[in-house]
Amino acid sequence: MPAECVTADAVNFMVTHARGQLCMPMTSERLAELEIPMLPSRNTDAAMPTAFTMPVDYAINTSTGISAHDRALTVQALIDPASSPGDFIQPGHLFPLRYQPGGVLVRPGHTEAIIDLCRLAGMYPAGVVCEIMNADGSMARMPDLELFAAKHDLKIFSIAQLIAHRRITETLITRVAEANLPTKYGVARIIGYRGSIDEGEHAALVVGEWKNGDEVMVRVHSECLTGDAFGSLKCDCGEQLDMAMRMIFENGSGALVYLRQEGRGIGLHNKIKAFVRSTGAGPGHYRSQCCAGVPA
Ligand SMILES: O=C(CO)[C@H](O)[C@H](O)COP(=O)(O)O
Repeated sequence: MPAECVTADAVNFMVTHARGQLCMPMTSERLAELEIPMLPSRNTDAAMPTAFTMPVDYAINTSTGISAHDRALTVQALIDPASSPGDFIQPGHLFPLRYQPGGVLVRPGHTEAIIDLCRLAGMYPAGVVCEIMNADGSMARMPDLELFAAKHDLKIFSIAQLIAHRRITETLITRVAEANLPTKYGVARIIGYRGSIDEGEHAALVVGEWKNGDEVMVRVHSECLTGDAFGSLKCDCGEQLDMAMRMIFENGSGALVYLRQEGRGIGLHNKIKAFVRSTGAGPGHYRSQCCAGVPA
């Protein structure tokens, strides 16, 4: 639920019917303003740990901090621009969670989903989330959730749907610069793009022209410094890049999209570390990196 809609009745509904842990995703900027620190973490799921902060209670006109009235006041105060760090008791009973900039496109978690939804709705970027438990204490899964939603007149959607919506409706790159680029195959147009999520400097080489509806020859190439520039025999990236450019120029039109995500996103240094673990030459460096446990 968007934080700006939270009332004591809404908190009471969540703790009575959903019965999970009430948490409040917030931006890191707001957490910093209110001087709410992160909790230390240990033995968490390394791939996607929840970003728990110190739980807080609003200190004014509250008592235990746990009643629906008190927790609703805490939520409201956390988004009130007039609140200051001294207005909150640490530790308290409501867990703020820290949002990852870029939202579900960077981290597909509940924390990011609620704030992305608030932003899409033009609301303050903070919300309240609560897991749903069945009456017997087990966690509710989709068949249970469908019954729950029907009973309480709620809508269900998935984070995958939210990701798909954002990918369709948002422009995730900005065109920054372009020029003609003479290459050994001919003259292409090089266009530089800035990624709005990763801030990366990506590029496209464009040859010839086309119109809407035409089939266009396209190569999407992931940056590989070792293969593209140094002629590494650990992979065939350089050969693929070369072949793609030759084919596009022979075709007379097409585009090569060059993504600055070295080693499919693991970075140059991790790739070099993976080279130590993998032996010999030849393609398959991706498999050797992934199997070596390098985060990709
Ligand atoms: O532990 C939690 C709060 O009790 C949940 O994981 C919470 O919903 C945060 O989710 P995510 O890690 O997917 O952002």
